Amino acid sequence: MEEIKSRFQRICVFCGSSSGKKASYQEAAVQLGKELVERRIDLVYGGGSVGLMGLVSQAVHDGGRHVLGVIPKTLMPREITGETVGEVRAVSDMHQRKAEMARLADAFIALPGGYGTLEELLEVITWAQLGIHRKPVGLLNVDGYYNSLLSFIDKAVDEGFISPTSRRIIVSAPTAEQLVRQLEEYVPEYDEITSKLVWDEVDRLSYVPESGVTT
Ligand SMILES: C/C(=C\CNc1ncnc2c1ncn2[C@@H]1O[C@H](COP(=O)(O)O)[C@@H](O)[C@H]1O)CO
Repeated sequence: MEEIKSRFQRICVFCGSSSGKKASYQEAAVQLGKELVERRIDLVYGGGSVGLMGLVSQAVHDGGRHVLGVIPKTLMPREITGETVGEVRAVSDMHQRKAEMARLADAFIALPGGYGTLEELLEVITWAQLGIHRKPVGLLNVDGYYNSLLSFIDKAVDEGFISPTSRRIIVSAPTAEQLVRQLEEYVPEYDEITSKLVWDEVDRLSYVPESGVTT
């Protein structure tokens, strides 16, 4: 397999804890895993082997790249998350998990998923909008799964709730290959106000570790 050099060391993938009804969703998860391997990119994700999460993590692990699953203790029992491949990092809760995944990743990609995926995706978009991070955010729009979300976001732009600059935070493509290529080329833009905000490293993507001491 040809190896392509990437600007990213590690990408965080958000995706369904279910597999979805179409084979194309499952194929896209495997394809994304292979794309990361080809580009020598490691994976950080929500841990576990259920649904699309299991497929993407297995593909990256099989390809010899590092896989880090960040998982709240409550979700750790195998009957909930299945067998996790690679390294597992236990955190106290869902907030810590998101902060830790965001801190470790150089970019984010959302595959099809449900509430959990949407919540994770919208949070990293909001953080980008506020200038908390400058990392690219990609939407893998498999078989048009996210068309209605993108239409809704365009309506929010038309209605004056999202700025055109913030709309451009979301990079979307129908295939993993196209999406990762676009993310490699992504250049962040800022609204005038956002560019003046200064987020201290302590506040930025910080979380309270096991000891209870804020980093
Ligand atoms: C309780 C359920 C499944 C438990 N399994 C999960 N294991 C690990 N992470 C999970 C699990 N369920 C949700 N997540 C997180 O949310 C995202 C996926 O949520 P979605 O609603 O399926 O889109 C995923 O990225 C994880 O971070 C029954 O759901």
